[in-house]
Formats: sequence, structure tokens, C-alpha cells
Amino acid sequence: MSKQISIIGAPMDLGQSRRGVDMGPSAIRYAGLVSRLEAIGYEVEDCGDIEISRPEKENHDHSSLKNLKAVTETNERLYQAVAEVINKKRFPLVLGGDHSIAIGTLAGAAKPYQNLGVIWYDAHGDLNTAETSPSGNIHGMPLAVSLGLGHPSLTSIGGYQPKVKPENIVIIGARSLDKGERDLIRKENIRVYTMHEIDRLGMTAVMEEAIHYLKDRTDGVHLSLDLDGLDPSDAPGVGTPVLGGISYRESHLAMEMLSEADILTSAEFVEVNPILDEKNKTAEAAVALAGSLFGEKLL
Ligand SMILES: NC(=[NH2+])NCCC[C@H](N)C(=O)O
Ligand SMILES: [Mn+2]
Ligand SMILES: [Mn+2]
Repeated sequence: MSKQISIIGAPMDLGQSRRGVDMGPSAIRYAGLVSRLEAIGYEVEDCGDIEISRPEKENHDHSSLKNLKAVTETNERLYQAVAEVINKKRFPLVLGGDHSIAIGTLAGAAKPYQNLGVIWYDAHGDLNTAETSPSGNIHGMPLAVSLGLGHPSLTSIGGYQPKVKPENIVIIGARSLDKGERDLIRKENIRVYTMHEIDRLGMTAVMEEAIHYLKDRTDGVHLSLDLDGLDPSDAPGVGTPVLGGISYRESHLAMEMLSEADILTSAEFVEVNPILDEKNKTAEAAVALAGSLFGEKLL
């Protein structure tokens, strides 16, 4: 992993309907992200926040894709920002914002790779399209978009598609999937470790398998960590909490194992919503997990 990290804030809340997730990057910074990474020995640059487009007032045309234009424009800018960081041979660490920002992150992060692996750490699959989405919220669609499925203005960001292949994806922590998402997972044979497998096999075995699987077939790996992958008792500050999630300790173990495997080439932490949080607990969890992910050791 590159010893130089560049942090990019993407304070967007337009991919869903609960206000406050645009303050996620601030909350994560406030919880001490930069000093935490510097203490491990990284050279850290904070690039600040990308500009977020204003939502269109009339949204009737795209009720199945809320704020499509603003989400598209914002992700174009995030794509550029991530690509620039990678050109400088630095490690991009993106802070959301709702999960729709993964569209731009992945457009930038996948570009140098033939077979980018993706670890989607999430309660949800985020594999909806306008046709299958129950909500019209684009934060439920970014993984589908990265597979090349969805509205052309989203799938064409970065000028190439798909960004990732279904066989290079591992979803961890799933416990809320819509019908269309389940169908897509079966059709494309996407590897999913649901909460059932995490309970049954334990996080150690799940991560060993996931890492082994990705190591064999990919030339880079992106971690997209939605804080709602964690149990709401450990990460209450999220817009779409689902009971029965991954514990704080299991998440640390997962991050530590990723750090040891040294396979990551980019990462993002998304869906931190300080308005719904308890004393910045969720942002603090994100920073602590980033510590483990980047190799922090107690002894
Ligand atoms: N990134 C997230 N929190 N996504 C939640 C998605 C919820 C639901 N599956 C939807 O598509 O609307
Ligand atoms: Mn989620
Ligand atoms: Mn998500």
C-alpha cells in the first residue's frame, strides 16, 4: 500500500432523502482521521471537499432516479479527483456522503486496473437500477452502476464501462436485499457473505476466504465501507440502519486482516450521518476502523 494517503471529501446527500449525511466528511475529520493516520507513519494530504452540484428543482422526469443530474455532475468531479490522486501514485481515501459517491470513486479507482476487486462492506447490496429500486434513491444503485447497469449518464462516468466485473466483487454483511438485487446476485453469481455466513463461519474465515478469492483474480482492490454494515448499536449515525449487523470488534478484525493482506489500492467510508448519530460515535468508529485498515498496532 502506498505510504502517501490523499483524503477527498464528498459531502453529498442527494443519493437518498435523509438530510445530514453531507456532514459526514466533517464529522470524520473532526474525529481525528488525519492525526490517526499520521501517527501510523503515513504522509497524509487532505484535498478538501469536492464541489457538490445543487439539486434540480423539478425532479418529475426522473422520479425513479432522484436528483440524477446533480448526482451525475458531482460524481464526474469525484472521478476526476480520484484519478488525479492515483496519477500522483498516492492512495485515495474518500469520505462520504451517501453511497452514491461510490459511482465516482470507482470510476477513478478502477481506471488503472484490468480487474479491480471490490469489497462492498454493507448491510445492502446497492445493486438496484431505476427498474428495480423501491425508493428511486441512487445510493441504492452504485454497485449496479459500476457493473455497467443503470442510467447511461451514470454508467458512462469516466468514459469507460464496466468499472468492475461481477466475479471480482465480494459483498460482506448483507442483510437487506431487494428482489431485483437478489435476482442479479444469482444471475451474475456475485460472491456474498451475508450475516448468516458471518455468524456461521466467523469473521476470520469469511475474510480469509474473501481475501484469498480476490488475491487470485484481481490486480487492485477497492474497499467501499458503508457504516451501516456495522450493527446500529455500534454505528447509529446512518440513514438506513438494519438490525443484526457486523459488530465493532468483527469489523476491526476484518480491517486488520485486510491490512495484513496488503491488497487495497483505494478505500472509502460512506453514509456517516452526524445528525442521526450519538455524540459522533459513528464517525469515531470510522476513524478507528481506518486505523486498523492502515496498519495501526497496539504493540
Ligand atoms: N447505501 C445505502 N445505504 N443503500 C440503502 C439502499 C436501500 C434500498 N435497497 C434502496 O435501494 O433504496
Ligand atoms: Mn448500506
Ligand atoms: Mn451502501
